[in-house]
Amino acid sequence: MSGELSPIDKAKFVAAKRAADYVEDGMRVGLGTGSTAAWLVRCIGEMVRNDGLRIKGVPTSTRTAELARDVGIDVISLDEAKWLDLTIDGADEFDGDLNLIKGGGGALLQEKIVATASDQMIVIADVGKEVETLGAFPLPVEVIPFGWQTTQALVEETLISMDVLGRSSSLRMNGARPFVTDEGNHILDLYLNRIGNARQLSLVLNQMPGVVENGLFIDICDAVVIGYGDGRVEVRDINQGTIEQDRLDFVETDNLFTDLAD
Ligand SMILES: O=C(CO)[C@H](O)[C@H](O)COP(=O)(O)O
Repeated sequence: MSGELSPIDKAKFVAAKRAADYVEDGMRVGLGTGSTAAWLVRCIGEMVRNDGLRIKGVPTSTRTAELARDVGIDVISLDEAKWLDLTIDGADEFDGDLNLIKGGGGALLQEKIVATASDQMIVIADVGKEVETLGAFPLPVEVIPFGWQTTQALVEETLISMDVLGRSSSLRMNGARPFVTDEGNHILDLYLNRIGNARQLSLVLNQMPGVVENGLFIDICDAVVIGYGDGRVEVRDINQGTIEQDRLDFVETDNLFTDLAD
């Protein structure tokens, strides 16, 4: 990759680069999915190749598994790992309590299973992902293909009765066909605008027949590493609030970014 990096790419990169410092030798690490998580995987790959870091990586999607292997990370399944020291993943939104919306990349099911099976979950995100109240980003809900339209009708009806449905919901598409997750399911995107009680909504959605999982991550994230377009990073911890504000050396990181992206 050459030429000018967009501020958002720089923000994602510095968040990923800082979060890679949390990865220690011997750890079993959950590897997230998405463009920010892809930077993390590349940064960890660099540490494996250049510094001799030895970790086992548990990817949250086939895309991440492929990238992790490409950059030299030893990939194992969650069942082989059983429990993880740390998971680092991106998010579509995070709020002040570090609750999240995830699933923009369609990997929410594996992401939630992996994050929940970890001692610690760290989110990496550009500052644009921070919101006061979750819900502006359409909430992804993974549903089984059988009877998906009936499930959608049930979901919409329930949301209307709870007074949370904004516009409607739509089946996520991949060109002319429904998007299919790694687990062979479909995704409904719910347009809610503002989720008053995310915990309650998550529980209600997961009780519906046909719903496999939803993209609300409640009480799962321990810390967020927030990246800014000018190279600043902020680490916000669930218990202690902001614990670090720093600026990554952009001369160094710019080179690394360019090297990694090539
Ligand atoms: O939940 C996800 C994938 O299912 C991603 O973490 C989320 O969509 C953020 O992606 P990006 O880092 O590309 O903005």
